[in-house]
Amino acid sequence: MSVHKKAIKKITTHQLQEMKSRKEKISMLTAYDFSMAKLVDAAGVDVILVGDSASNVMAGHETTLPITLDQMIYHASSVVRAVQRALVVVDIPFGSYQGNSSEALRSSIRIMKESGGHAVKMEGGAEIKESVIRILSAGIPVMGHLGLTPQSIYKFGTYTVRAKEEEEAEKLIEDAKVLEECGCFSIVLEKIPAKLAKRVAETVNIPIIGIGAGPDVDGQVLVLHDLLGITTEFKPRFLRHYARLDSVITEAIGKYVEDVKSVDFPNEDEMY
Ligand SMILES: Nc1nc(=O)c2c([nH]1)NC[C@@H]1CN(c3ccc(C(=O)N[C@@H](CCC(=O)O)C(=O)O)cc3)CN21
Ligand SMILES: CC(C)C(=O)C(=O)O
Ligand SMILES: [Mg+2]
Repeated sequence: MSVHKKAIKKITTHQLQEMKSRKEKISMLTAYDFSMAKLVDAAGVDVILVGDSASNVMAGHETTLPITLDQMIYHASSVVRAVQRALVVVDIPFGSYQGNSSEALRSSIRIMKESGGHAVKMEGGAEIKESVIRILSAGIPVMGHLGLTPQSIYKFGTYTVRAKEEEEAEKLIEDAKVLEECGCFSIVLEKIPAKLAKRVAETVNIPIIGIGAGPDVDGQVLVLHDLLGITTEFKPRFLRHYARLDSVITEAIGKYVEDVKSVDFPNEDEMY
């Protein structure tokens, strides 16, 4: 390593496993661009997810389905350039892995090669088993995602809490076991009963990261813009606003507009 750069210990999938073993909770947050990723990394977040929620948050789409593999790679490469410490996980977008395991492997290799991300994430359980094994055999770490899986929204029709019925809960536990057996390093559980999430975290040995899954899991994930209070129209009960940046931003910009109109800006110090 260069003598000019201070060495920062990078987070690895193995460290996340150790964090579960010593019961240290894992913090995970999304980022989609260089400037925000720099702040998220500096704040000490362990895992940065380049989520396909970029489709909603960055592009303004209704669902995560429209975002493309090229667009995910663009977001991920921007994030990777900013990050010194966090593990960068990249969502494989809808339509670039469900076809077959070759398609899943090809998409994963493109993500790793073109963005420099450290791992990929896929939605689904037993049905993605072959793909997970294939991607892992190429040396690419895979994170799973069960419960509310937004890429399947049209199959379910609503964003209501998942696996409330015993049958669906048993299926989810089985899916988590399958993902662990085929080698996933971690699993995201989205919007399921806290009791069920606790059972999953106790059943499998890999770290379970929750969003709307209660406190008895190995870590938490949120969408950055939700936590910061930028996407204020989105307010599911699992979300906590740690800031209200929407008003901070519009008030700052409003002041700028005012100052331009009144020629208060620029002043003598702000010109040549
Ligand atoms: N801004 C943002 N934050 C997210 O957490 C997020 C996205 N976008 N896009 C992709 C998925 C979709 N996610 C979602 C979407 C909706 C709810 C939800 O609870 N919606 C309603 C309730 C709907 C219902 O009960 O039928 C709500 O209360 O806001 C939760 C997670 C999580 N992801
Ligand atoms: C909400 C998280 C888990 C996600 O998949 C995303 O941001 O796309
Ligand atoms: Mg996602």
